[in-house]
Amino acid sequence: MPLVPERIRAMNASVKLLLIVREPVTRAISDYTQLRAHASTGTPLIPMPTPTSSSNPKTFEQLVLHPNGTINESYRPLAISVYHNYLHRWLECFRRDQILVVNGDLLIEDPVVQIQKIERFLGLEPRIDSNNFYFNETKGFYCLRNETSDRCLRETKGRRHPRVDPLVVSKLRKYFGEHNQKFYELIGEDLGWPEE
Ligand SMILES: Nc1ncnc2c1ncn2[C@@H]1O[C@H](COP(=O)(O)OS(=O)(=O)O)[C@@H](OP(=O)(O)O)[C@H]1O
Repeated sequence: MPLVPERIRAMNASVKLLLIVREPVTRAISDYTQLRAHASTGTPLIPMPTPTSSSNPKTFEQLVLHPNGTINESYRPLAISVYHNYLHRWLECFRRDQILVVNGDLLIEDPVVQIQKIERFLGLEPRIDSNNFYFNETKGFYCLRNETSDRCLRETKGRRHPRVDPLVVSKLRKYFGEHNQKFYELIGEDLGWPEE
């Protein structure tokens, strides 16, 4: 949405923003998994760009590559992973120090550290520590815990991803290499995402 940064600045020019990003190929697979789950229940999140049938959905590989093997850059889950295309518009409206880039992969691995960074960024009194989380073996993710209850994110968060052909993953990582460098330049930080 091109006008969103301007509209948010008009609402509050000193707002603090959180940008949660994940390694782009994993994010695209996650997005595909989510779209496929919604298609199979008949509740698409957005109109599906290609005809799909829940009994015979296209594979990730079929959607990200053209039949001649080139990358289908207009496939939305890939296009959304080209983060610099979106971030530059936000940086035209907000100072860099108004945006905290949160590494979504580290948020999964060790939520406490990332949430403590967010607390500091927002200037909040530190409240979160390792007592607020436990690793749920069944879910395969950290879940919240307080004195009275435990709470995991819904089953729609943390779905099992399909196996993707490693050659396709490698091709996509090479494709994203240049885009990731542009993103690192914008944020002034190298997130170390693999280029193979
Ligand atoms: N603690 C915990 N439990 C479950 N899931 C977790 C957790 N922390 C991060 N994640 C990751 O959040 C991913 C879904 O978030 P999204 O931003 O894609 O959600 S949204 O649908 O856009 O609202 C989701 O992506 P998928 O794994 O692809 O389902 C998770 O990996």
